[in-house]
Amino acid sequence: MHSLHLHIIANENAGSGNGMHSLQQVKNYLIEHNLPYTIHLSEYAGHAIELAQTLAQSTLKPWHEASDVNSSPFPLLVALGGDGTVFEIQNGLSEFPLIPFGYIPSGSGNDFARSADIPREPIEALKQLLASTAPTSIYSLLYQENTTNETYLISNNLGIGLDAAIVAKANESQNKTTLNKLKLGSLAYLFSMIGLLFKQKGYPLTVDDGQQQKKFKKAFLATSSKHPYFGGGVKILPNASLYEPELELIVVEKISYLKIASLLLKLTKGTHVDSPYAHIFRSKELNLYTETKQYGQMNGEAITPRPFKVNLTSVERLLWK
Ligand SMILES: Nc1ncnc2c1ncn2[C@@H]1O[C@H](COP(=O)(O)OP(=O)(O)OP(=O)(O)O)[C@@H](O)[C@H]1O
Repeated sequence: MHSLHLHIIANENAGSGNGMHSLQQVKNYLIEHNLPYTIHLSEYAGHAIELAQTLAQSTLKPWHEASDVNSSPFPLLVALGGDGTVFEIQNGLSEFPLIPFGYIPSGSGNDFARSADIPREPIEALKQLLASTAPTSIYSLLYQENTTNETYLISNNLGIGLDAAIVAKANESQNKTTLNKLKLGSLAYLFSMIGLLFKQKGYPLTVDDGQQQKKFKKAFLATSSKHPYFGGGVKILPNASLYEPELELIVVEKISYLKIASLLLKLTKGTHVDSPYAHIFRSKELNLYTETKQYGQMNGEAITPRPFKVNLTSVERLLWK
């Protein structure tokens, strides 16, 4: 079994300050067990991308270069924070697909942890990570925006339409901080959703899976993911899996408020996938085109409204869990 040297990139602000508490717990455990570690604090939005990239260029190693049992410990990158921190770490490692990363969840939604079967209690996640002997292959969503030539690795989901408008509003909302303190973070989405349900208009959307094209005159929500969870534990794509290369997309058309209410009720039971108003696509590649400017969200962060010309594929990465 290899020994590890943990390089922890931590967002102390994650989960409205939960990150700081988790980091302290993790440090206490590592000191108590005499395990080597280095802390790299994320000091501003986007910093974890730079930290991961710099570490990949200087210190980290691809797993296949791990040397024998008795030599120096394997330098393992570990993200400590919320889903946004996982996103930044993955994008920092975008040019280094063979370097594994671990994760200690400390955010509010923690959807990536749910999907990867990582305990949401930090010390439990740390213990699981320390007990692991090799990385696991996962597939992440590769998002290429053809209008702007931008490319991102998305650890959670990409959305156009209602969910994106909700994210934009929930991120602005003061409610989120207050609700997070009460451990009700996902309610921020619900509160915002109620108002926005009435405001969001249907928009023309074309989905192309490389084999056939489907056109929606009035799409309302289009969300793509490599795993089931959304908005803090809502199983929006129950059959999506991090361990399979296929990605999934759900498109909901603009329907009456009564039908939306019934669809939302079904969502809580997971039976929305059988509704004629929810269209689920599963493919190794998906292209989405909107003719009009729409809100977008990438991993819970708002994308400036634009007409989208999106290519989605999945890429293999190594998760240490
Ligand atoms: N020191 C910092 N100060 C302010 N923002 C930061 C800092 N470090 C990271 N960030 C930004 O905070 C965003 C949110 O962080 P993160 O996802 O870790 O926590 P969260 O939002 O509470 O959790 P979740 O995404 O699970 O709800 C990240 O996308 C990152 O860009």
